[in-house]
Amino acid sequence: MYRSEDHRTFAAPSENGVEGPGEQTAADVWARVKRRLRAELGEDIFASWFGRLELDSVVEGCAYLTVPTRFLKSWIESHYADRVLAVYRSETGDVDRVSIGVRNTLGRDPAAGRRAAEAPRPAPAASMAMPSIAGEMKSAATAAPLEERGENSDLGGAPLDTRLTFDSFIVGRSNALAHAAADRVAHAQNGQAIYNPLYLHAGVGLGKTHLLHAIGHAVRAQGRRVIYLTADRFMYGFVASLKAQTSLAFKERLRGIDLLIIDDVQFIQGKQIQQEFGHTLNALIDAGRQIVIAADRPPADLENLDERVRSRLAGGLVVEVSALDEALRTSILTTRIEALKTIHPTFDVGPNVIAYVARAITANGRDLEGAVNRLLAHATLTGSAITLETAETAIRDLVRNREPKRVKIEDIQKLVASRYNVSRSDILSERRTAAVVRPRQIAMYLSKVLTLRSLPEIGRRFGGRDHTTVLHAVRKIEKALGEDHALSDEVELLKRMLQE
Ligand SMILES: Nc1ncnc2c1ncn2[C@@H]1O[C@H](COP(=O)(O)OP(=O)(O)OP(=O)(O)O)[C@@H](O)[C@H]1O
Repeated sequence: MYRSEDHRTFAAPSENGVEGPGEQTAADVWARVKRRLRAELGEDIFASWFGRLELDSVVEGCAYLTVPTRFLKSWIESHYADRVLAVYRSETGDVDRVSIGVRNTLGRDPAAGRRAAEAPRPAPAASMAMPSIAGEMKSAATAAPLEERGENSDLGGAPLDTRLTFDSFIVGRSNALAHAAADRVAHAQNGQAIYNPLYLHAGVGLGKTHLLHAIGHAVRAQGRRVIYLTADRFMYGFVASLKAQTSLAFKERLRGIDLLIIDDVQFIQGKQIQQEFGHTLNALIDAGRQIVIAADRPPADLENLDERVRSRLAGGLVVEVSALDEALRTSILTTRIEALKTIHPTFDVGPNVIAYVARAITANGRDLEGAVNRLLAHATLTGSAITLETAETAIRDLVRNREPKRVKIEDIQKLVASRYNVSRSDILSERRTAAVVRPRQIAMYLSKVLTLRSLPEIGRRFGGRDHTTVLHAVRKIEKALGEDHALSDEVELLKRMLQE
């Protein structure tokens, strides 16, 4: 759950607190802030700490940022708060404070952002110390819904999200191996440990957590004991048990389970905790208990982790989930939209819009989900059908950092040819059949609007035609676009595909 009281605000000295609306949107500024942080801190640090930092809203000079875990929040607050604020202030006069909160990741509730914006704002606090471990344990336990507690929360385990199952996981080229390995581990004969540990790694939002939860559900359904922990919960659990001097230490209790799942293992910090983590791994593996780990990088790149732990992690099966390819993105979108249609029967998204979203949102599954939620919000609020144009507006803030690409005439000819099922040489030829003339004119039109080439130059590239022929084609298509919606959608889609 989003906890507004957890927000701590870092205020800048007031003389620079210039207010006032800027031309650019808050999302544009935020994209620039992230780019600068990445450039200043380097890819590694950025990915570890800022990859999942998101802008919720900017209200009255305060940028409300969110992260998925309390651990990340504490870490950024204690190590990077000043830096984030400084970069922000150098990019805009609209922000003079930054506040970091924990967003709801398990609930994946599209209304969370809005609730966050509506939540009462806390007063600025001076202290940036790490919250107390005891406090963390308490709130971690109270955060879990009652029915989800039990064995899991005794050990500080996190609940499994009921939506993240094998059934709802879509398999494609980029995740087939990870899926196959997860499936084998989850359905091993007699619960025998295989590939121990199974180590999945991938960039943000590519489905690691989804696979971990799917394994957890499947194993639990076989009546076996499963603990799912994020790295921060592992650390808090361990430290809390030390503090409380419980007779049965945390690691001893962990050893009584059948499957231990640890997510985001790159966040395991601290020498003693790492040692303990290593002991726990060894004890469980030696006892034949299955371990499944996920991280944002391969074991060899976990620089802060003890060498022996690293090699133990690398000693099972290490599988990467690579970026979601376009076909997979299309299937994920289609499946989500179909699922939503059962609840909202009027929600209709045409294949051209799905194709556009699948091309525009390349980053990760979470953004795909965000895009579908925005389309749904748009459809239900306006009651109108979703066109390419409305889709573009609805998902604009998710289409990140796209530098306009230089488009080549040759690429235009190839794409248009394949789209209309003719060959590129047909387009360059003298043939005048309708099946070739229209695509040729579209390709000329696109060459005019997407490149800086002159009409004579375009004519030369289209089989040595005169510039008046190109001009005629451009005018003809421009006129047709105003009259023919299907053509206008089609040309819009081609433009986007070329600029991708
Ligand atoms: N192959 C897939 N099929 C269905 N949904 C997917 C798939 N891959 C990712 N998703 C969805 O994308 C969203 C993000 O995935 P997930 O939370 O598993 O990412 P992650 O790799 O754990 O990222 P992070 O490192 O940020 O935690 C989830 O809603 C998930 O259900």
